[in-house]
Amino acid sequence: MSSCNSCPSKDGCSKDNQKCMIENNPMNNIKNVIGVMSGKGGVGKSSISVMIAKQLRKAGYKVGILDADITGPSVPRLLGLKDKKATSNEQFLFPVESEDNIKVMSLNFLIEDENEPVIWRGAMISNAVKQFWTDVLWGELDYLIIDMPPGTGDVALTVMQNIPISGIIMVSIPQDLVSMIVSKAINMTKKMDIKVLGIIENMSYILCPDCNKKIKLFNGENVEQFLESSNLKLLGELPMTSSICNLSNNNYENKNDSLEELFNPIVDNMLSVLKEN
Ligand SMILES: Nc1ncnc2c1ncn2[C@@H]1O[C@H](COP(=O)(O)OP(=O)(O)OP(=O)(O)O)[C@@H](O)[C@H]1O
Repeated sequence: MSSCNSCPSKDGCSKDNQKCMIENNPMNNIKNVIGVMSGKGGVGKSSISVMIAKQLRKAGYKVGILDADITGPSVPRLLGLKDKKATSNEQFLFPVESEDNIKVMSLNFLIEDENEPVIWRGAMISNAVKQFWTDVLWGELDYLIIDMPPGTGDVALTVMQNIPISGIIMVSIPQDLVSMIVSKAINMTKKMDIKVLGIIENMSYILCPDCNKKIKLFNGENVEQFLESSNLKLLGELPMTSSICNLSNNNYENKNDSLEELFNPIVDNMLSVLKEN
């Protein structure tokens, strides 16, 4: 199964082949793997993963989403795929495809009832994530977006050790950005030698519906200083808005314009940082 040839990191890899823990599926050819991470839960990681995938797809790239948030998978619902099931043969698991041809694998596609909790020990969860990398027939992808579990625990570590991540996008809300919550996550990526492409500050402001003025709810003054001292780029700020909140209602196409306006610059920034690598 292990094959450097099918590894997205093969061109810039400095790993000792004997010590590398990453197994690659030779049937897959995935050019870039982007992890979307947050210091804690509920800050918009899944919504942002889905929107980045959609924008990349719109730009013509072949895109997949690996939902590594095993105990709280929300990607299927956000893409209108919550009633779908994945199929398999003796060798592979086949991803489910969204209407706009994004390939998705999530634990929700493998369990009977999405309302049942996944009561698994850490090792089982980690194994599921590893299998989503090794056993899923992703085929050829330009970008695989990984919706990481929140925080810096066991599964985040499994993802970083077992999947050749090209870069991480850190999602934060304003109050957390200059706190130890984000610093911990950033320090984890440093220890694992994985590049942070930048930070997305979600729920950063609201837009006045009458005058379109940006209203910042949190008066943090240290953000720029924090970014500079951590040598991190702000990929973008997102408002608290109903168009993001209602993503799971799947009338994405109707409010396409505002979402596209919000996410296009973020994706452009992400791609230019990736190119610099
Ligand atoms: N910018 C935003 N404006 C309004 N609502 C938002 C915004 N971003 C996220 N939300 C809402 O916040 C909730 C949490 O979002 P989401 O599930 O994307 O976060 P998460 O970090 O992936 O959560 P978890 O850690 O549980 O996986 C959802 O109800 C989502 O609709």
